[in-house]
Amino acid sequence: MEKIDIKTFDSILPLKNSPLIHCITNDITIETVANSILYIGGKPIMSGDSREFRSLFQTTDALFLNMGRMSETHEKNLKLASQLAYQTKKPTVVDMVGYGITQQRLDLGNEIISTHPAIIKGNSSEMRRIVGLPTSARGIDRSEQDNQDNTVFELIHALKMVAKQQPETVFVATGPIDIVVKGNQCVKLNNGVSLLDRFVGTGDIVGALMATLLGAGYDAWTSSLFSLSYLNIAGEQAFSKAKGHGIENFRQTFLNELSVLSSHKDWVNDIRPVS
Ligand SMILES: Nc1ncnc2c1ncn2[C@@H]1O[C@H](COP(=O)(O)OP(=O)(O)OP(=O)(O)O)[C@@H](O)[C@H]1O
Ligand SMILES: Cc1ncsc1CCO
Ligand SMILES: [Mg+2]
Repeated sequence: MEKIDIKTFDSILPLKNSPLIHCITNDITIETVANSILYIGGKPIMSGDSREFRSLFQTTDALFLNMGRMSETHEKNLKLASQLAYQTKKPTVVDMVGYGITQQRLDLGNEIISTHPAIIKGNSSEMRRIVGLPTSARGIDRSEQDNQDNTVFELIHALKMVAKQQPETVFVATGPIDIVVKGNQCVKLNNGVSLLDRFVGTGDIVGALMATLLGAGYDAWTSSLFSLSYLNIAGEQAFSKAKGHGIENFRQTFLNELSVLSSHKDWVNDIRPVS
């Protein structure tokens, strides 16, 4: 397992340059995703109108693509934007929501992967499908069986094989343990609380945070590790403040924590990599 240089993480926020992040995402969590980008100092622009993509690409710093809620238009938009990103070298995160649960999501996901985004992320079930491992997941959520010790080990091994073919891409598989792989490097992170999985959008938010860090000029490896750690420790803080007050209360406290956690520089001491 690789060491992570967490010493540098406490100086990343607030971001100095307000990166502009173009998000083509789902309309279930779109507002939360936009606000999360703002909370860490980025500027979101949500656009699903392909007529303006070319001119938006002139001014944006990074792109966030989320397969989320499928439609013919969304599929066309994601294909066009990923092609444009490839041509213009726009730093891109793709969230493979529901990859492989239908033929449409499988084909779309594969087409986006072929444009070599900087970060390909999904929950452990989605990432198992990407690397050709079996999973019983049916919808957009992880299957519980995909988070056992032996399945984590199996997924890391398979991700490294795929990452060898695409060495410039960072692959992220989320769950109780988050896995980050680039080439032969791998880090496992063990922060977070199970309440983060009791409402929709945590996966979408962490992808948007990654895109914001990419837009601010950080590399894909740092952007991934930072975003996972920051989101999960915000979740831990929220848990200690709002547990037992209902899931919606927890969700709001968690979003608040996203906006304030960075002012407590010692939050980085809570990062828990596992070997
Ligand atoms: N049981 C858990 N324990 C610790 N952390 C968790 C847990 N569940 C989710 N998380 C954290 O929440 C974030 C999102 O992970 P998850 O695998 O739930 O994504 P997702 O399925 O794409 O989410 P969503 O579909 O709700 O947007 C990750 O950073 C992960 O570490
Ligand atoms: C519930 C749901 N369905 C498609 S996307 C989404 C939100 C989480 O990504
Ligand atoms: Mg989830």
